[in-house]
Amino acid sequence: MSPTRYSENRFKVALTGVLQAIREERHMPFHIAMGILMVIAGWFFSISKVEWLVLLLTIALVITTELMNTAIERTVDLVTEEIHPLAKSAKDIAAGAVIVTAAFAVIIGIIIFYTPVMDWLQQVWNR
Ligand SMILES: Nc1ncnc2c1ncn2[C@@H]1O[C@H](COP(=O)(O)OP(=O)(O)OP(=O)(O)O)[C@@H](O)[C@H]1O
Repeated sequence: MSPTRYSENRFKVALTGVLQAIREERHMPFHIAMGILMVIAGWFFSISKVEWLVLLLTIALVITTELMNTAIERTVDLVTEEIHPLAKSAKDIAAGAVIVTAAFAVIIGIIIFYTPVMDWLQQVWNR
């Protein structure tokens, strides 16, 4: 594909890549479902503007890291179908990046939602 043609279709090919990863990567539906759940929780608990910024950035980071992990997995598979320690290392490190961002996302979720959830539970309990 020529560079001009590529740049014309840039948005379309990028979107196709995202949709393909959503369809084909088994963890992606989980990340998206959790993201949607967090947005609903943010709306329900009326979180602050700064909390929205952190929450949306965190969701974007987890999904982006999963997309990069998928791209690395496919690149490794393109380079070699043989068992190789570097192929293992590349895939394991890429998977590690997803685990790190997901773990921090859980911590951020707890920091944002712990107090409003506890307050809400107390209100429900006292009714
Ligand atoms: N060519 C290879 N050589 C050595 N080890 C490999 C190779 N391909 C995969 N592995 C090992 O198998 C693991 C799983 O690789 P695979 O390509 O199946 O990823 P996956 O299960 O699709 O990952 P995900 O869970 O993110 O979807 C890798 O993390 C790596 O440890």
